[in-house]
Amino acid sequence: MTQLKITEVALRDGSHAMSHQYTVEQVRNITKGLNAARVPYIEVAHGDGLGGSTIQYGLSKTDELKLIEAAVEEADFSKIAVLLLPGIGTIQDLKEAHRIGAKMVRVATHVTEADVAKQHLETAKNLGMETVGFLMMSHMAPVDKLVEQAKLMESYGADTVYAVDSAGAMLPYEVSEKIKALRDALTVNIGYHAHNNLGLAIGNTLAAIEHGATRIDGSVRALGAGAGNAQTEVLVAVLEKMEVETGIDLYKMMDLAEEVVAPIMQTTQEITKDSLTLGYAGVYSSFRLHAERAAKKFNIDSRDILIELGKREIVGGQEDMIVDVAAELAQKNQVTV
Ligand SMILES: C[C@H](O)CC(=O)C(=O)O
Ligand SMILES: [Mn+2]
Repeated sequence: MTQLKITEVALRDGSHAMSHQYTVEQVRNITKGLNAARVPYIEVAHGDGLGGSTIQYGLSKTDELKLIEAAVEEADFSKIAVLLLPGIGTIQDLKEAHRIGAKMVRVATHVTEADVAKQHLETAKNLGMETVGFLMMSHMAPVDKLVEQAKLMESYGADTVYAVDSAGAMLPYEVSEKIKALRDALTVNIGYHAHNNLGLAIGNTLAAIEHGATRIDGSVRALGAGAGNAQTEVLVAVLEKMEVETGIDLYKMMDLAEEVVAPIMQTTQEITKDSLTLGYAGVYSSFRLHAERAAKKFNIDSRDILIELGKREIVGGQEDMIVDVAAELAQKNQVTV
């Protein structure tokens, strides 16, 4: 069996949960711990990838290139990865990240829009980087559509194609079906990225592994958007019990989670009513904090905003719609009072 490789995403997906306020010192400390635990890949960037620091997505406290540089300096075993969403990050951003030491890029698109990744994947390949096609909101596409889009990613040079459960909305049978179809149709590695909004991140990840995924994402202490991702140290422990080799030192991961990551988290990671609603309604996990802020501003229930966003099938890149929907709901409430 191909060795399972875990990518740690707390320094990128966790950026959403940290309101993009990571400091160089925090990134250094977390990278040091992950590197010591021998995590193969560590993703570092703004939550919405390279170039994500904007009013629309949330301004970063620290220039992400400084964070990536710091991670590269601390990691002599782990490879540093970056995320790039075409339209947010540019080819120039990709070249800069490569220049300062990023070894892998994950080019992320909505699950039906793989074609926009072509140029970025080809450029990364020419730079000698490892490449991943990252199909977000995979719960929204039927199996045949997902396979079609994954094949496009493969044809552009992706070494791995991920089914990304951005909303934490997928059920185990759905993960099994989709990963199996991808495994049957593609020759490259298959990956899976979970969010724990329905409490299924570890279970779904195990289903993905059972059906052929060999690249898996986790976030230490579940520091990711919404209710977080598959919690890395938990996943490592479960896989050890199943005698699946990850190469990661369990005690070092546990210590890192407890001593370094937990103390800097803005809130304890748990499945709150809003993160549960994300999974229930099929909404992008990074919308949670945006919806909570809009709910406060318009004095409405954040769950109503999230349910409406789900109904309208609003996807990443349409963050401006969150405030629009909140304003509409507030106006409707006033009319009916
Ligand atoms: C830009 C998103 O946060 C990428 C991701 O982690 C997901 O879709 O999930
Ligand atoms: Mn995510």
